[in-house]
Amino acid sequence: MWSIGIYVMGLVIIGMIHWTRKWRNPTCTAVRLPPGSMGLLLLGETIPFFFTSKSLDIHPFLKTRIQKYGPLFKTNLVGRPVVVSSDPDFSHLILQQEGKLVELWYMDSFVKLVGLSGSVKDGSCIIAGKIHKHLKKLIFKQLGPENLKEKLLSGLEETVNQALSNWTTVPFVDVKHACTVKQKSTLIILRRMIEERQESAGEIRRSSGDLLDDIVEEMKNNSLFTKDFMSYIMFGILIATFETISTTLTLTMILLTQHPLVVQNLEVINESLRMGNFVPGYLRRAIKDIHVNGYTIPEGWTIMVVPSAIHFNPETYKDPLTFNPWRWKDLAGNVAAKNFIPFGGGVRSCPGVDFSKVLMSVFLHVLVTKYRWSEIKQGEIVRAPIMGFGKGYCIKVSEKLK
Ligand code: HEM
Repeated sequence: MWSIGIYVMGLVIIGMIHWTRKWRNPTCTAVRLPPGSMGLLLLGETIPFFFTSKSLDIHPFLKTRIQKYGPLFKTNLVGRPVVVSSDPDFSHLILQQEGKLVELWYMDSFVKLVGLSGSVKDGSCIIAGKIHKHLKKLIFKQLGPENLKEKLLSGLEETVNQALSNWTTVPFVDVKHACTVKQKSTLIILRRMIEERQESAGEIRRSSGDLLDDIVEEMKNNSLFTKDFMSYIMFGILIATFETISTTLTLTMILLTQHPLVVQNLEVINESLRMGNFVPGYLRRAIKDIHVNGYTIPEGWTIMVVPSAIHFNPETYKDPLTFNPWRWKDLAGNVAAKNFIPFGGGVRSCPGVDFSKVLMSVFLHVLVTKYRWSEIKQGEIVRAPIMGFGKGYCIKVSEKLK
Protein backbone atom coordinates (compact mmCIF):
# COMPACT_ATOMS: atom_id res chain seq x y z
CA MET A 1 0.00 0.00 0.00
CA TRP A 2 2.76 2.39 1.03
CA SER A 3 4.72 1.64 -2.11
CA ILE A 4 1.71 2.47 -4.35
CA GLY A 5 1.27 5.78 -2.49
CA ILE A 6 4.94 6.70 -2.93
CA TYR A 7 4.78 5.65 -6.61
CA VAL A 8 1.73 7.90 -7.28
CA MET A 9 3.34 10.77 -5.36
CA GLY A 10 6.50 10.36 -7.44
CA LEU A 11 4.48 10.48 -10.65
CA VAL A 12 2.70 13.67 -9.51
CA ILE A 13 6.02 15.34 -8.61
CA ILE A 14 7.60 14.36 -11.96
CA GLY A 15 4.47 15.65 -13.76
CA MET A 16 4.65 18.96 -11.87
CA ILE A 17 8.36 19.36 -12.65
CA HIS A 18 7.72 18.63 -16.33
CA TRP A 19 4.77 21.02 -16.42
CA THR A 20 6.74 23.79 -14.69
CA ARG A 21 9.67 23.29 -17.13
CA LYS A 22 7.32 23.45 -20.08
CA TRP A 23 5.70 26.58 -18.65
CA ARG A 24 9.06 28.29 -18.17
CA ASN A 25 10.34 27.22 -21.61
CA PRO A 26 7.22 26.90 -23.69
CA THR A 27 8.58 25.90 -27.11
CA CYS A 28 9.58 22.33 -28.00
CA THR A 29 12.01 23.39 -30.72
CA ALA A 30 15.41 24.93 -30.05
CA VAL A 31 14.37 28.49 -30.86
CA ARG A 32 15.94 31.34 -28.91
CA LEU A 33 13.14 33.20 -27.17
CA PRO A 34 13.52 36.81 -26.00
CA PRO A 35 14.70 37.11 -22.37
CA GLY A 36 12.17 37.36 -19.56
CA SER A 37 10.21 35.19 -17.17
CA MET A 38 7.00 33.24 -17.71
CA GLY A 39 6.19 33.73 -14.02
CA LEU A 40 4.20 31.34 -11.84
CA LEU A 41 2.55 28.20 -13.09
CA LEU A 42 -0.91 29.09 -14.52
CA LEU A 43 -0.84 32.67 -13.21
CA GLY A 44 2.21 33.78 -15.17
CA GLU A 45 2.94 37.44 -14.36
CA THR A 46 -0.70 38.54 -14.53
CA ILE A 47 -0.96 39.85 -10.97
CA PRO A 48 1.86 42.45 -11.06
CA PHE A 49 0.67 43.52 -14.53
CA PHE A 50 -2.63 44.65 -12.98
CA PHE A 51 -1.13 46.42 -9.96
CA THR A 52 -2.31 50.02 -9.69
CA SER A 53 0.32 52.65 -10.40
CA LYS A 54 -0.23 56.27 -9.37
CA SER A 55 2.08 57.84 -11.88
CA LEU A 56 1.96 58.97 -15.50
CA ASP A 57 5.21 57.12 -16.08
CA ILE A 58 5.44 53.70 -17.80
CA HIS A 59 3.67 51.13 -15.58
CA PRO A 60 6.22 49.66 -13.10
CA PHE A 61 5.57 46.11 -14.35
CA LEU A 62 6.79 47.15 -17.80
CA LYS A 63 9.45 49.61 -16.68
CA THR A 64 11.32 47.21 -14.40
CA ARG A 65 11.32 44.47 -17.03
CA ILE A 66 12.45 46.78 -19.83
CA GLN A 67 15.33 47.88 -17.58
CA LYS A 68 16.17 44.26 -16.73
CA TYR A 69 15.73 42.51 -20.08
CA GLY A 70 15.86 45.26 -22.73
CA PRO A 71 13.31 46.46 -25.29
CA LEU A 72 11.94 42.97 -26.10
CA PHE A 73 11.00 40.59 -23.33
CA LYS A 74 8.78 37.55 -22.88
CA THR A 75 6.20 37.08 -20.18
CA ASN A 76 2.92 35.29 -19.57
CA LEU A 77 -0.29 37.22 -19.03
CA VAL A 78 -3.69 35.68 -18.34
CA GLY A 79 -2.41 32.30 -19.41
CA ARG A 80 -0.91 33.37 -22.74
CA PRO A 81 2.73 33.72 -23.77
CA VAL A 82 3.40 37.33 -24.70
CA VAL A 83 6.36 39.23 -26.12
CA VAL A 84 6.36 42.86 -25.04
CA SER A 85 7.96 45.39 -27.40
CA SER A 86 9.19 48.85 -26.46
CA ASP A 87 11.52 48.95 -29.46
CA PRO A 88 10.27 51.73 -31.79
CA ASP A 89 11.51 50.07 -35.01
CA PHE A 90 10.15 46.62 -34.22
CA SER A 91 6.86 48.10 -32.92
CA HIS A 92 6.51 50.12 -36.12
CA LEU A 93 7.16 47.00 -38.19
CA ILE A 94 4.59 44.97 -36.25
CA LEU A 95 1.87 47.59 -36.70
CA GLN A 96 2.56 47.65 -40.46
CA GLN A 97 2.43 43.85 -40.82
CA GLU A 98 -1.27 43.20 -40.24
CA GLY A 99 -2.30 40.08 -42.17
CA LYS A 100 1.32 39.30 -43.13
CA LEU A 101 3.21 38.57 -39.90
CA VAL A 102 0.53 39.38 -37.33
CA GLU A 103 -3.19 39.87 -36.84
CA LEU A 104 -5.15 42.02 -34.43
CA TRP A 105 -5.69 39.96 -31.30
CA TYR A 106 -7.43 40.61 -28.05
CA MET A 107 -7.06 38.00 -25.33
CA ASP A 108 -10.58 37.39 -24.05
CA SER A 109 -9.75 37.41 -20.37
CA PHE A 110 -7.33 40.32 -20.80
CA VAL A 111 -10.00 42.34 -22.55
CA LYS A 112 -12.49 41.60 -19.76
CA LEU A 113 -9.99 42.52 -17.08
CA VAL A 114 -9.05 45.84 -18.65
CA GLY A 115 -12.69 46.59 -19.35
CA LEU A 116 -12.93 46.30 -23.12
CA SER A 117 -15.17 43.24 -23.33
CA GLY A 118 -17.72 43.14 -26.11
CA SER A 119 -15.43 43.80 -29.04
CA VAL A 120 -13.93 40.35 -29.39
CA LYS A 121 -14.90 36.73 -29.87
CA ASP A 122 -12.48 33.83 -29.27
CA GLY A 123 -9.63 36.28 -29.08
CA SER A 124 -9.90 37.56 -32.62
CA CYS A 125 -11.40 40.89 -33.40
CA ILE A 126 -14.76 40.05 -34.93
CA ILE A 127 -14.41 42.95 -37.35
CA ALA A 128 -12.05 41.34 -39.78
CA GLY A 129 -11.26 41.15 -43.48
CA LYS A 130 -13.69 42.72 -45.90
CA ILE A 131 -16.10 43.94 -43.19
CA HIS A 132 -13.23 45.70 -41.49
CA LYS A 133 -12.21 47.50 -44.68
CA HIS A 134 -15.78 48.41 -45.48
CA LEU A 135 -16.60 49.74 -42.03
CA LYS A 136 -13.42 51.72 -41.86
CA LYS A 137 -14.22 53.33 -45.20
CA LEU A 138 -17.67 54.31 -43.90
CA ILE A 139 -16.20 55.81 -40.72
CA PHE A 140 -13.51 57.64 -42.63
CA LYS A 141 -16.05 59.07 -45.08
CA GLN A 142 -17.92 60.61 -42.13
CA LEU A 143 -15.05 61.55 -39.82
CA GLY A 144 -12.25 62.21 -42.32
CA PRO A 145 -10.84 65.71 -42.95
CA GLU A 146 -13.18 66.60 -45.84
CA ASN A 147 -16.48 65.92 -44.07
CA LEU A 148 -15.10 67.41 -40.88
CA LYS A 149 -14.42 70.71 -42.60
CA GLU A 150 -17.55 70.79 -44.73
CA LYS A 151 -20.19 69.43 -42.38
CA LEU A 152 -19.11 68.71 -38.82
CA LEU A 153 -16.97 71.61 -37.67
CA SER A 154 -19.71 74.18 -37.09
CA GLY A 155 -21.89 71.60 -35.32
CA LEU A 156 -18.98 70.62 -33.09
CA GLU A 157 -18.40 74.20 -32.05
CA GLU A 158 -22.07 74.64 -31.22
CA THR A 159 -22.14 71.42 -29.18
CA VAL A 160 -19.01 72.37 -27.24
CA ASN A 161 -20.38 75.87 -26.57
CA GLN A 162 -23.64 74.40 -25.32
CA ALA A 163 -21.89 71.83 -23.09
CA LEU A 164 -19.56 74.41 -21.53
CA SER A 165 -22.40 76.83 -21.00
CA ASN A 166 -24.31 74.04 -19.17
CA TRP A 167 -21.24 73.36 -17.05
CA THR A 168 -21.32 76.95 -15.74
CA THR A 169 -24.78 76.33 -14.26
CA VAL A 170 -23.70 73.56 -11.87
CA PRO A 171 -21.48 73.80 -8.77
CA PHE A 172 -18.85 71.55 -10.38
CA VAL A 173 -18.37 68.92 -13.10
CA ASP A 174 -16.40 65.71 -12.99
CA VAL A 175 -14.67 66.12 -16.36
CA LYS A 176 -14.21 62.47 -17.24
CA HIS A 177 -17.73 61.60 -16.17
CA ALA A 178 -19.27 64.57 -17.96
CA CYS A 179 -17.74 63.38 -21.26
CA THR A 180 -18.71 59.74 -20.92
CA VAL A 181 -21.68 57.86 -22.35
CA LYS A 182 -24.00 55.79 -20.20
CA GLN A 183 -23.51 52.38 -21.76
CA LYS A 184 -26.79 50.58 -21.12
CA SER A 185 -29.12 53.35 -22.14
CA THR A 186 -26.95 54.20 -25.15
CA LEU A 187 -27.24 50.67 -26.54
CA ILE A 188 -31.03 50.82 -26.26
CA ILE A 189 -31.13 54.23 -27.93
CA LEU A 190 -28.88 53.02 -30.75
CA ARG A 191 -31.09 50.04 -31.53
CA ARG A 192 -34.13 52.29 -31.62
CA MET A 193 -32.32 54.77 -33.86
CA ILE A 194 -31.38 52.04 -36.36
CA GLU A 195 -35.01 50.88 -36.49
CA GLU A 196 -36.26 54.42 -36.98
CA ARG A 197 -33.76 55.04 -39.76
CA GLN A 198 -34.72 51.76 -41.43
CA GLU A 199 -38.37 52.76 -41.38
CA SER A 200 -37.76 56.16 -42.93
CA ALA A 201 -34.52 55.44 -44.76
CA GLY A 202 -35.04 57.48 -47.95
CA GLU A 203 -36.35 60.59 -46.27
CA ILE A 204 -33.72 60.93 -43.53
CA ARG A 205 -30.91 59.98 -45.84
CA ARG A 206 -31.55 63.04 -48.00
CA SER A 207 -31.57 65.42 -45.07
CA SER A 208 -28.86 63.95 -42.83
CA GLY A 209 -26.46 61.50 -44.51
CA ASP A 210 -24.56 60.60 -41.36
CA LEU A 211 -22.75 57.37 -40.40
CA LEU A 212 -25.98 55.75 -39.22
CA ASP A 213 -27.61 56.46 -42.59
CA ASP A 214 -24.62 54.94 -44.40
CA ILE A 215 -24.84 51.88 -42.20
CA VAL A 216 -28.60 51.45 -42.68
CA GLU A 217 -28.03 51.70 -46.45
CA GLU A 218 -25.31 49.02 -46.21
CA MET A 219 -27.64 46.75 -44.22
CA LYS A 220 -29.91 46.51 -47.28
CA ASN A 221 -27.16 44.98 -49.44
CA ASN A 222 -24.93 43.14 -46.98
CA SER A 223 -26.35 40.17 -45.04
CA LEU A 224 -23.51 40.37 -42.51
CA PHE A 225 -24.64 43.84 -41.45
CA THR A 226 -27.52 42.67 -39.24
CA LYS A 227 -29.39 44.98 -36.89
CA ASP A 228 -27.85 43.36 -33.82
CA PHE A 229 -24.34 43.47 -35.26
CA MET A 230 -24.63 47.06 -36.36
CA SER A 231 -26.07 48.40 -33.11
CA TYR A 232 -23.17 46.71 -31.40
CA ILE A 233 -20.70 48.23 -33.89
CA MET A 234 -22.20 51.70 -33.41
CA PHE A 235 -21.92 51.23 -29.68
CA GLY A 236 -18.27 50.19 -30.11
CA ILE A 237 -17.61 53.32 -32.12
CA LEU A 238 -19.24 55.46 -29.44
CA ILE A 239 -17.13 53.83 -26.74
CA ALA A 240 -14.00 54.23 -28.89
CA THR A 241 -14.91 57.91 -29.17
CA PHE A 242 -15.96 58.78 -25.65
CA GLU A 243 -13.54 56.72 -23.60
CA THR A 244 -10.52 57.96 -25.52
CA ILE A 245 -11.48 61.60 -25.94
CA SER A 246 -12.81 62.00 -22.39
CA THR A 247 -9.61 60.52 -20.92
CA THR A 248 -7.34 62.65 -23.10
CA LEU A 249 -9.32 65.82 -22.35
CA THR A 250 -9.37 65.15 -18.60
CA LEU A 251 -5.62 64.62 -18.60
CA THR A 252 -5.18 67.78 -20.70
CA MET A 253 -7.21 69.80 -18.17
CA ILE A 254 -5.10 68.44 -15.29
CA LEU A 255 -1.86 69.28 -17.12
CA LEU A 256 -3.09 72.72 -18.18
CA THR A 257 -4.15 73.52 -14.63
CA GLN A 258 -0.64 72.63 -13.49
CA HIS A 259 0.97 74.59 -16.37
CA PRO A 260 -1.31 77.59 -17.08
CA LEU A 261 1.23 79.35 -19.32
CA VAL A 262 0.98 76.58 -21.88
CA VAL A 263 -2.72 77.14 -22.60
CA GLN A 264 -2.29 78.94 -25.92
CA ASN A 265 0.10 76.41 -27.40
CA LEU A 266 -1.42 74.40 -30.25
CA GLU A 267 0.72 71.36 -29.58
CA VAL A 268 -0.95 70.79 -26.20
CA ILE A 269 -3.02 67.96 -27.68
CA ASN A 270 -0.02 66.09 -29.12
CA GLU A 271 1.78 66.44 -25.81
CA SER A 272 -1.25 65.13 -23.87
CA LEU A 273 -1.59 62.21 -26.26
CA ARG A 274 2.12 61.46 -25.83
CA MET A 275 1.79 61.42 -22.05
CA GLY A 276 -1.67 59.80 -21.87
CA ASN A 277 -1.11 56.27 -23.22
CA PHE A 278 -4.39 55.28 -21.71
CA VAL A 279 -4.09 51.63 -22.83
CA PRO A 280 -1.05 49.61 -21.76
CA GLY A 281 -0.45 48.08 -25.18
CA TYR A 282 -1.67 47.29 -28.67
CA LEU A 283 -2.09 43.54 -29.06
CA ARG A 284 -1.30 41.36 -32.08
CA ARG A 285 -0.87 37.61 -32.60
CA ALA A 286 2.05 36.25 -34.60
CA ILE A 287 0.62 34.30 -37.55
CA LYS A 288 4.07 32.90 -38.34
CA ASP A 289 7.40 32.71 -36.54
CA ILE A 290 8.94 36.19 -36.37
CA HIS A 291 12.72 36.57 -36.20
CA VAL A 292 14.04 39.71 -34.54
CA ASN A 293 17.46 40.67 -33.12
CA GLY A 294 18.53 37.00 -32.94
CA TYR A 295 15.33 35.94 -31.13
CA THR A 296 12.26 34.11 -32.38
CA ILE A 297 8.69 34.99 -31.51
CA PRO A 298 6.85 31.73 -32.16
CA GLU A 299 3.67 31.57 -34.24
CA GLY A 300 0.58 31.97 -32.05
CA TRP A 301 2.28 34.10 -29.42
CA THR A 302 0.84 37.47 -28.50
CA ILE A 303 2.87 40.61 -29.16
CA MET A 304 2.20 43.70 -27.10
CA VAL A 305 3.46 47.02 -28.46
CA VAL A 306 3.79 49.40 -25.51
CA PRO A 307 3.09 53.03 -26.51
CA SER A 308 4.08 54.47 -23.10
CA ALA A 309 7.62 53.04 -23.44
CA ILE A 310 7.96 54.59 -26.89
CA HIS A 311 6.46 57.94 -25.82
CA PHE A 312 8.64 58.16 -22.68
CA ASN A 313 11.88 57.18 -24.39
CA PRO A 314 14.40 59.85 -23.26
CA GLU A 315 16.40 59.40 -26.48
CA THR A 316 13.46 60.77 -28.47
CA TYR A 317 11.77 62.99 -25.88
CA LYS A 318 14.10 64.88 -23.54
CA ASP A 319 12.79 64.87 -19.95
CA PRO A 320 9.92 62.66 -21.09
CA LEU A 321 7.84 63.11 -17.94
CA THR A 322 7.78 66.90 -18.32
CA PHE A 323 4.71 68.35 -19.98
CA ASN A 324 6.33 70.48 -22.67
CA PRO A 325 4.20 71.22 -25.75
CA TRP A 326 7.04 73.31 -27.20
CA ARG A 327 9.12 70.20 -27.77
CA TRP A 328 7.02 69.47 -30.88
CA LYS A 329 8.48 72.47 -32.72
CA ASP A 330 11.91 70.81 -32.82
CA LEU A 331 10.79 67.26 -33.46
CA ALA A 332 11.48 66.16 -37.05
CA GLY A 333 8.55 64.53 -38.87
CA ASN A 334 10.47 61.31 -39.54
CA VAL A 335 11.25 60.95 -35.81
CA ALA A 336 7.60 61.34 -34.88
CA ALA A 337 6.53 58.80 -37.54
CA LYS A 338 7.93 55.86 -35.56
CA ASN A 339 7.98 57.38 -32.09
CA PHE A 340 4.48 58.82 -31.77
CA ILE A 341 1.76 56.19 -31.98
CA PRO A 342 -1.23 57.33 -29.86
CA PHE A 343 -3.55 56.29 -32.70
CA GLY A 344 -1.73 53.04 -33.52
CA GLY A 345 -0.36 52.46 -37.00
CA GLY A 346 -0.79 50.54 -40.25
CA VAL A 347 -4.15 49.30 -41.51
CA ARG A 348 -5.50 48.99 -37.96
CA SER A 349 -4.75 52.61 -37.06
CA CYS A 350 -7.53 54.72 -35.62
CA PRO A 351 -10.05 56.14 -38.13
CA GLY A 352 -11.10 58.75 -35.56
CA VAL A 353 -7.77 60.57 -35.51
CA ASP A 354 -8.82 63.75 -37.36
CA PHE A 355 -12.18 63.94 -35.61
CA SER A 356 -10.58 63.52 -32.17
CA LYS A 357 -7.93 66.16 -32.77
CA VAL A 358 -10.48 68.64 -34.16
CA LEU A 359 -12.97 68.04 -31.34
CA MET A 360 -10.30 68.44 -28.66
CA SER A 361 -8.91 71.59 -30.33
CA VAL A 362 -12.39 73.12 -30.57
CA PHE A 363 -13.08 72.23 -26.93
CA LEU A 364 -9.85 73.78 -25.70
CA HIS A 365 -10.24 76.84 -27.93
CA VAL A 366 -13.78 77.59 -26.67
CA LEU A 367 -12.75 76.81 -23.09
CA VAL A 368 -9.75 79.14 -22.96
CA THR A 369 -11.27 81.99 -24.99
CA LYS A 370 -14.69 82.14 -23.31
CA TYR A 371 -14.40 80.44 -19.95
CA ARG A 372 -12.15 80.05 -16.95
CA TRP A 373 -12.01 77.11 -14.59
CA SER A 374 -10.77 76.25 -11.14
CA GLU A 375 -9.97 72.90 -9.65
CA ILE A 376 -12.43 71.61 -7.05
CA LYS A 377 -11.08 68.08 -6.65
CA GLN A 378 -7.67 66.98 -7.89
CA GLY A 379 -7.77 64.01 -10.21
CA GLU A 380 -5.42 61.30 -9.09
CA ILE A 381 -3.87 59.76 -12.18
CA VAL A 382 -3.87 55.97 -11.94
CA ARG A 383 -2.79 53.23 -14.35
CA ALA A 384 -4.38 49.88 -13.51
CA PRO A 385 -3.21 49.29 -16.21
CA ILE A 386 -5.76 51.42 -18.18
CA MET A 387 -5.55 55.10 -17.26
CA GLY A 388 -8.16 56.49 -14.89
CA PHE A 389 -8.59 59.39 -12.48
CA GLY A 390 -9.27 57.77 -9.11
CA LYS A 391 -12.32 59.37 -7.54
CA GLY A 392 -12.63 61.88 -10.40
CA TYR A 393 -11.32 65.26 -11.49
CA CYS A 394 -13.78 68.04 -10.68
CA ILE A 395 -13.69 71.62 -11.90
CA LYS A 396 -15.88 74.68 -11.59
CA VAL A 397 -16.38 76.41 -14.94
CA SER A 398 -17.42 80.08 -15.15
CA GLU A 399 -17.75 82.50 -18.02
CA LYS A 400 -14.83 84.89 -18.48
CA LEU A 401 -15.62 88.40 -17.34
CA LYS A 402 -15.92 90.73 -20.33
C1 HEM B 1 -8.16 60.60 -28.32
C2 HEM B 1 -8.87 59.86 -29.15
C3 HEM B 1 -8.51 58.47 -29.65
C4 HEM B 1 -7.41 57.70 -29.41
C5 HEM B 1 -6.19 58.05 -28.55
C6 HEM B 1 -7.59 56.47 -30.14
C7 HEM B 1 -6.67 55.44 -30.18
C8 HEM B 1 -6.80 54.32 -30.98
C9 HEM B 1 -5.75 53.33 -31.16
C10 HEM B 1 -4.40 53.34 -30.48
C11 HEM B 1 -6.23 52.40 -32.02
C12 HEM B 1 -5.47 51.19 -32.56
C13 HEM B 1 -5.44 50.05 -31.55
C14 HEM B 1 -4.58 48.91 -32.04
O1 HEM B 1 -3.75 49.07 -32.91
O2 HEM B 1 -4.73 47.81 -31.47
C15 HEM B 1 -7.59 52.78 -32.37
C16 HEM B 1 -8.42 52.05 -33.21
C17 HEM B 1 -9.71 52.41 -33.48
N1 HEM B 1 -10.34 53.59 -33.13
FE1 HEM B 1 -9.56 55.06 -32.03
N2 HEM B 1 -8.81 56.50 -30.77
C18 HEM B 1 -9.39 57.71 -30.52
C19 HEM B 1 -10.61 58.15 -30.99
C20 HEM B 1 -11.46 57.44 -31.80
C21 HEM B 1 -12.70 57.93 -32.34
C22 HEM B 1 -13.25 59.34 -32.17
C23 HEM B 1 -13.25 56.92 -33.06
C24 HEM B 1 -14.56 57.02 -33.78
C25 HEM B 1 -14.83 56.49 -34.91
C26 HEM B 1 -12.36 55.78 -32.98
C27 HEM B 1 -12.57 54.56 -33.57
C28 HEM B 1 -11.63 53.57 -33.65
C29 HEM B 1 -11.84 52.31 -34.36
C30 HEM B 1 -13.14 51.88 -35.08
C31 HEM B 1 -10.64 51.59 -34.26
C32 HEM B 1 -10.35 50.20 -34.83
C33 HEM B 1 -9.64 50.37 -36.14
C34 HEM B 1 -9.28 49.07 -36.79
O3 HEM B 1 -9.40 48.01 -36.18
O4 HEM B 1 -8.87 49.14 -37.95
N3 HEM B 1 -11.27 56.13 -32.20
N4 HEM B 1 -7.90 53.96 -31.74
